Amino acid sequence: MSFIRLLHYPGEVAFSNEETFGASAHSDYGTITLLATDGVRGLQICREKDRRPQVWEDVQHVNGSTLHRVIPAGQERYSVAFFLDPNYDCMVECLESCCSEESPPRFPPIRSWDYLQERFRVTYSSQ
Ligand SMILES: O=C(O)CCC(=O)C(=O)O
Ligand SMILES: [Fe+2]
Repeated sequence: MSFIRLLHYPGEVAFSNEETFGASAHSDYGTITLLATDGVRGLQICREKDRRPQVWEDVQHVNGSTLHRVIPAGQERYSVAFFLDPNYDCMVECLESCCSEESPPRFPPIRSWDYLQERFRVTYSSQ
């Protein structure tokens, strides 16, 4: 399953508090993400997600699936994100050969679409 998200972040944002984001902190959910932007700043990454306080850096480009967010840049911003994910009805679960009684799976099996819906809810609900 793949999809493209066309994103537009308005330039004028009413800052009610520091928790105002274009997209709140998340790491992408699928296998590959390709992102094209218009060059306007806003995308930030956090290299050490468990560190407190979290340190956020503006980025040009980083490999891998990294915790990131989009902050209001004070100007309009557009981006296009391509996501490649497992098919919606695919059960995503730990391979038998990768777990045992001593080393059980870290996460229970989940249908790909259920996982995506939950991640969308968390990422886009706190704007
Ligand atoms: O707009 C961006 O630069 C990033 C968007 C993003 O992180 C996402 O859609 O998952
Ligand atoms: Fe993302």
